[in-house]
Amino acid sequence: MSVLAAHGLSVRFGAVAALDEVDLAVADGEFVAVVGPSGCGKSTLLRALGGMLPPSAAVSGTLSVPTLPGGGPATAWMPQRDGLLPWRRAWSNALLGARIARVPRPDAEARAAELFETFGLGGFERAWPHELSGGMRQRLALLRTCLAGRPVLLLDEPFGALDPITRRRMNEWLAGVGLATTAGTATAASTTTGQRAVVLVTHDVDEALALADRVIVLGARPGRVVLDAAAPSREKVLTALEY
Ligand SMILES: Nc1ncnc2c1ncn2[C@@H]1O[C@H](COP(=O)(O)OP(=O)(O)OP(=O)(O)O)[C@@H](O)[C@H]1O
Repeated sequence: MSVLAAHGLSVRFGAVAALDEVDLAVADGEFVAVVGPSGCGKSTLLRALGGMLPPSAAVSGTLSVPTLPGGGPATAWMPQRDGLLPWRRAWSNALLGARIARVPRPDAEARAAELFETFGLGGFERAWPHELSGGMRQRLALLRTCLAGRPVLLLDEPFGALDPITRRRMNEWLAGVGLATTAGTATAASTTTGQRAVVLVTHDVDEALALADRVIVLGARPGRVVLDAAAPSREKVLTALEY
């Protein structure tokens, strides 16, 4: 069953066509990676799925994005930059998404206490963002996204700002203890399997192959789907990227 779908989705910004007739369906609990050359519309696709396009965008096609029983969006979006508030300590930054999503505070705090350990941030609850390493900041931003209690995570280059070594470490960490584990015990909204669906935008083919169940390749702008495959080979993805 799909939790998120786009059919014939096209997006324009004035004279610029960012997406052209994109079809995409994300199943319950599925981890989908979207790769493509710079400027092909990956972030635009993620924003469209999260209902975060600016009013200037002209959109056609259909989007099916779930809402929570209470009416809010079922998606949590993590932008390219970590977006941590410098004047809030790590703990307070982490709880921000949950507060906006109106997750009851005791539930959010209990979950945060678990996730600080899982995300390797235990002991840093009172640290200021500037006291954290780049990898820790990104983990904190991801933790905040997870705490929002939404069943669909939209992650835009979550590790893009990191150096290659830290980035590889983050990927190993994410593959090992990451979203499937943490999502399985989510306290708020969940999909029917109790697992979160994830859409990850990345430039990095190896990251996509390591983490995702399915890889979608967008061709150069205007972005359209040139490959949509479960566990494709690296060669297949690279060939599609040359398309
Ligand atoms: N708010 C906006 N106003 C005008 N044009 C925009 C806006 N957002 C995106 N675009 C344009 O849409 C196209 C696709 O941009 P988008 O950021 O989605 O690409 P991307 O694949 O995510 O790029 P990158 O990999 O470099 O982050 C680009 O030409 C960009 O300039």
